Amino acid sequence: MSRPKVLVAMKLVPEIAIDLLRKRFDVEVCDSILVTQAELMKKVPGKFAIFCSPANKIDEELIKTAGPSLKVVGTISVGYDHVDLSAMKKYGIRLGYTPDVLTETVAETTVGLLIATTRRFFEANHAVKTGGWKDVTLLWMCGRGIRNSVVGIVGCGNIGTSIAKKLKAFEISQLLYTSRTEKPAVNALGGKLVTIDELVEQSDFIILSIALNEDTKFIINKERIAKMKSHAVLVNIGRGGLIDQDALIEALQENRIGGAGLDVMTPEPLPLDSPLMKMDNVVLLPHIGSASVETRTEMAILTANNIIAVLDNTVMPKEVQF
Ligand SMILES: O=C(O)[C@H](O)CO
Repeated sequence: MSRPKVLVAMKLVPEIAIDLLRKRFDVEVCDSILVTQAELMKKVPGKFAIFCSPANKIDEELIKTAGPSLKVVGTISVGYDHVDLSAMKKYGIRLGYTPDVLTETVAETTVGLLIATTRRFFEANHAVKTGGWKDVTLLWMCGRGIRNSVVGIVGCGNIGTSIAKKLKAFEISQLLYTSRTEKPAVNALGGKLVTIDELVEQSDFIILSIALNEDTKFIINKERIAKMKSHAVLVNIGRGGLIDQDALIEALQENRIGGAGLDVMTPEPLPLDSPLMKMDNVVLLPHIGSASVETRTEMAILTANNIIAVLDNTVMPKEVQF
């Protein structure tokens, strides 16, 4: 009897997760990292499950192409803005994701990106490697410190709360946050719930750690960028779509804000001719928020177990309810 089929929409997934799947499924692993939508469309028919990432678009057309065998999508991410939930619901497909296991790693990346941006690490590193380290003045390569600053965290879920805890150790002067509800854990750190407009106006460092959806698309728009302090540094570890990127580029080009540290952008990968590529006050990372070996391995195992749970008709370890 033939076994149900899983499509793994990327290559080089940790073998431990592939082995888990192989015990129960026929597993087809794609042989590129950035699988095109056309390739995905070709491979999904007859599959029971798709193991995917935010680089893949799970829309109605893909779901229809997969056909009635498709029962579960397991995304190796906490974000699921790349999945059309109404189409999933319409065709009765369940969605697994990977919250919690990546919280600390993403928060670590955020703190690193914030420091690298405000203290100009990459600019300084480039100067050292290209002979720019000569005749330096006292204020050469100086940035702004985090101590005594106002930090604003947009979206205080698990990741935002962990970032707040870590930054507290830097002796910041004030912690602002936005959230649908008060967060006692963040309040206990001295955090203050404010509106997004208050946050962008008052913060020296603005950190986006919020999910992308209809309500949060372009939450950082031209008007809000105009309200930021002239030295404000914007850090985004959520999704590129949270920011009106053209407005950000304009503000950076005109030095209306201090800088930006972006782990996510639009599109991904960012084309080499993007103006962001040429800016000294911008640090760009290739969406590596959760990229520690331990965390990515845990995420892969969790994604496999989410998929297996559907085959077993048991509770999924981490299921998106919609
Ligand atoms: O959604 C996620 O999991 C983050 O973007 C990290 O990849």
